[in-house]
Amino acid sequence: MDILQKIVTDKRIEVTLRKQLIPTKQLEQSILFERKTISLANKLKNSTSGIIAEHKRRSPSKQVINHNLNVFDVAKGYENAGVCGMSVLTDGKYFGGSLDDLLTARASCNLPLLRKEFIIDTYQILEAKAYGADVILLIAAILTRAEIKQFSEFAKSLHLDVLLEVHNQEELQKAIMPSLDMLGVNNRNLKTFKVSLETSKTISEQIPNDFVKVSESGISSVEAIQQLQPYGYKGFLIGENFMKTENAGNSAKQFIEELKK
Ligand SMILES: O=C(O)c1ccccc1NCC(=O)[C@H](O)[C@H](O)COP(=O)(O)O
Repeated sequence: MDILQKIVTDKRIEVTLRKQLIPTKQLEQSILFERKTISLANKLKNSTSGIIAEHKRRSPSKQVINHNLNVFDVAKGYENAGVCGMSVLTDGKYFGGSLDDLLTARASCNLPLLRKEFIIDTYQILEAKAYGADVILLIAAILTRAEIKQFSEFAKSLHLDVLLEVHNQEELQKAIMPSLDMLGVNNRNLKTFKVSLETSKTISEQIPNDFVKVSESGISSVEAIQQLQPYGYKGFLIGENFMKTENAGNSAKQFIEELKK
């Protein structure tokens, strides 16, 4: 069983329990459910740097990254740094995140927020909206085409942007459909955990121009972004490179300043 299969097996149990704990109606009645969302795709289209900075305490590939940072400060710091959006990992077991992290980030900044989660049920999309997200992630490797269609159309009906993540051309061909806003190519091979920017470069020309292209994982230098931009990438999802430092916001600020030179 690979890591995604393991995560999904646990996620199915978790979602079943969460549904019993907080009924759908209660999510729909939350104050944030009425909030006007901000489009990350639009922000990326109009940005020169395109940084989506992530809050990530730990991960299956790196174990502990940083448990000493506080989400409130990280979100404020990222906003002050001038990032386009923030990604908040909400999985607890593998990444040490939570929906409370999303709520805290929402309370501390006005950035478009991506709920970084392993979505396998529409219930999690309602949670994303109720806890202040603007964007959801769908992972092609764990969903059928019919599920991608159902989940992305549901998200759009709630005015959420959809970022669809692929690891290879087969997943891309399976997933392309008009209800997606952004197509993300993950540079991390989830079998070996090795990262290679070549993945983004190879797949880029198969991505139709109607979608905002995002390169994800393993981006740790300004040079990496300068290599990816000619392939049409407008968004760059960066987690560990900022989160491993003492002040993630300041690290993002320095990174963006260097990128703009
Ligand atoms: O990061 C992992 O080890 C990982 C393992 C299994 C599934 C997903 C995983 N990461 C999620 C992400 O997509 C990354 O957190 C995100 O792209 C940022 O990556 P990085 O800049 O390399 O921290």
